[in-house]
Amino acid sequence: MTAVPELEDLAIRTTGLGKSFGKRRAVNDLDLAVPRGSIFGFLGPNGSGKTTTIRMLLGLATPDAGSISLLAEPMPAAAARVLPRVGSLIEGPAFYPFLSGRANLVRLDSADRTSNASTRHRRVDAALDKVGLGKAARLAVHAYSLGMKQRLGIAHALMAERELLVLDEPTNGLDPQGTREVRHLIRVLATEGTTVFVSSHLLSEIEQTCSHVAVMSNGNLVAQGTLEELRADGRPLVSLRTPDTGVALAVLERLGLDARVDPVPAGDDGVLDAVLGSEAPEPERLVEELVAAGVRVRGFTVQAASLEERFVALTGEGFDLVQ
Ligand SMILES: Nc1ncnc2c1ncn2[C@@H]1O[C@H](COP(=O)(O)OP(=O)(O)OP(=O)(O)O)[C@@H](O)[C@H]1O
Repeated sequence: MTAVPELEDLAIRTTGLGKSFGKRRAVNDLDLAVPRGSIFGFLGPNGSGKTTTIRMLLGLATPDAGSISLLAEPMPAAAARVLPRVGSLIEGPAFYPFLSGRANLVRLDSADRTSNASTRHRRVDAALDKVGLGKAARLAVHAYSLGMKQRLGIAHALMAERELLVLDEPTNGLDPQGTREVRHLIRVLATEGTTVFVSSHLLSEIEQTCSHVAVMSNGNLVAQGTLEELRADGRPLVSLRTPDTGVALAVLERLGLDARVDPVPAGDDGVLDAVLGSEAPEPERLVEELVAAGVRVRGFTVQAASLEERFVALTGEGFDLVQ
């Protein structure tokens, strides 16, 4: 069992966090624990409550239940002290297309009453360098690719030293090159010690970048841990090849397995797939029972579940797995 982390070791902690819109429970009883130094993927299909959670974390929406700690300080009570140490990119700031990337950042920073004007130009240049836009700093934003605009948005979030960066779907709508640029940037920021909390509806995104993951489905947290922990949690899958699919299905269901007939047959035989839950009998017993019931077993395999299968099982259908 993993030890319960101390509040000091967590960049974000929520306890029983919830919010409804009318009758819709957008976020329900959410307990998040985001370790400092992690790249934490917040994964879930569209509408599962990710943006609502992020807005509550940043004090942009009011929870109707639960509590939030950011960098070990209570939110929203300590917002004035905490938020300057947190960078965020939610919908992306609106940039003026005919101003350069640099001029846009200077403008946005000037509009921020908490920012220090005497260090402005130095901070803007440092942020542009960090996201790899140093050379394009003087180009008008309308000439930027989507990936460059997104990196400019992240540069805006990095105009002060940040301990935590919160990014809502930062690769949404980007082409593969833009996606790679943002992914690379996230990794670089994490190696410098910034905790990165990043939401996505794409498993591939989270799998390639993150050390930890939380999975949302319909406003509920359905899994949380390191990627390795989630992989290890997956139940093995059994696949049975037989001409006697009807009898086989009845036997597997009697033994407590949630089996289904694969729509793609293997030659003359049908194929049945089932998840081997923790309550299910050993695979050897399954074969014995099938044979005893007269099922002609022509193929039987047991396979560890992939992370993808695990997430589909957790979130149900309609989950975008790839871009
Ligand atoms: N301001 C609002 N008023 C009413 N309903 C809302 C509001 N904001 C979100 N919702 C509803 O709350 C639920 C969760 O939405 P949320 O935007 O948090 O999900 P999400 O996981 O971020 O999805 P997406 O990736 O599409 O933004 C949805 O059913 C959404 O329609």
